[in-house]
Amino acid sequence: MIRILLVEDDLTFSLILESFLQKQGFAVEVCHQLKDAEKALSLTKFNLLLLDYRLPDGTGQELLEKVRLQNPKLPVIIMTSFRDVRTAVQAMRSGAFDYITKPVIPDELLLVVRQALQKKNDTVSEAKTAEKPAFIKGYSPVSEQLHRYIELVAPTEMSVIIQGESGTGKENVARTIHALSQRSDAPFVAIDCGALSGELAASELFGHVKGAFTGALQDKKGLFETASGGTVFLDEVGNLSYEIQVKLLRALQERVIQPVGSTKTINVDFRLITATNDNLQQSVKNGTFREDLFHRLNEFSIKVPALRERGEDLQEFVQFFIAQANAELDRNVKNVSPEAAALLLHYDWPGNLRELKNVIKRAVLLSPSETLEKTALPADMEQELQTTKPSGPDLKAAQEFTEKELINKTLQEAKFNKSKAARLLNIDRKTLYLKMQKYGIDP
Ligand SMILES: Nc1ncnc2c1ncn2[C@@H]1O[C@H](COP(=O)(O)OP(=O)(O)OP(=O)(O)O)[C@@H](O)[C@H]1O
Repeated sequence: MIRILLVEDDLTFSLILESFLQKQGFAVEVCHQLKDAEKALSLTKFNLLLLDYRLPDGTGQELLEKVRLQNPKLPVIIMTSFRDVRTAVQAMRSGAFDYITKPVIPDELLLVVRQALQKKNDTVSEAKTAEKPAFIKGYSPVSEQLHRYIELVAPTEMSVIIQGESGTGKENVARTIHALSQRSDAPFVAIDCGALSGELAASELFGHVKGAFTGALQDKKGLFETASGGTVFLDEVGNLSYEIQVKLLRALQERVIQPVGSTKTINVDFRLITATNDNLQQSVKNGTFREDLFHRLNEFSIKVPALRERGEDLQEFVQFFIAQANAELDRNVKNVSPEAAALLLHYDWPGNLRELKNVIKRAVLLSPSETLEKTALPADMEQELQTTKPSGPDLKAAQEFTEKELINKTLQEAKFNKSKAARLLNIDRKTLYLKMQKYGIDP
């Protein structure tokens, strides 16, 4: 039976969740404080941790950090209020699997829980192999520049460092580079260095031999060997310890690795892509990141723009995530109401694409009709908007967003008869075609 540890200080809410999860067939243990949760974790083997962010004796982040050291494979879902999304995003960097915003919708929770249980091995041990990434490019100037750089560097053997805020799509960029490279037939293996503690990191990256440490019951291949001929992607590379940095530098310079506990070296063939949302140059200055390694990693650097800098792309991402959520949740959302669209457009998306994807998924889940209404968006979003600086898309982008929505809607009404749609929109056919081309609307 699958065991879930639920850490939540709100008694009523924890009771509701407990009984809901039990009805779904999970065994649930509930703790209301961090210290009790730590104890429970030391006594019982759980399959999933469902963790409230704010607790009476500390934050979920503190527990998360301990879990990462003691039980790095345990998937963790953070439950947070919408206002704490920024912190939840921070938590993702410490290796939480996902976050879910309160008030928790049972169906959404179930979905995230099932996904977390499915993917639980991905972060550390099981190397992720290349799946064809489902993604869109965007047509804002920053996106076009991003894709120019990707296409430029992909066919080379250069090490690439990808910088960008959390959730901007850095891993997606890494996968795209791999897919466009000459190594595309070989594996793409990714690891989140934020989820690796000292000893585990060496063994995951470079492998170990039987008996190298307690629990090393057999030889294990590291990531660099698994990638053989392919691409290694190290996410959150700034988190690697100094000792691992030395080993990584050697792997890059000499193309050899030494598994933990072995006296032999092994030749390896890989291309390295790394990602960070830290300022690594600052870490070099502070002495926590080796300068020689930084230069090796930084043969080419790519900055992935924050969602709020991608202006007109937002509309495209919204449509894409709606289509994804429709397929996943068996819904049929086709349009976004103008009020909901305006809110989506003006919010500044601190958690970037990941946050947008989550908000859309939840909204689609809550939308029984074909239109996604404002009421399906998090209630705090509007309030949050008033308190955050509107550094987001400009007026032109706002107008374009509405224009594209209107064209899409009218085309649907006119059953894709362009002459009729143009008449309804009070523009000529040629202008309609040009606008459809501009917004990437299929003719
Ligand atoms: N171009 C894209 N089109 C569609 N979806 C995307 C795109 N880029 C990223 N995503 C989606 O957004 C989410 C976040 O992307 P990803 O994990 O690549 O971000 P990240 O920057 O690597 O995150 P982190 O900083 O936490 O490591 C994922 O669910 C991913 O599928």
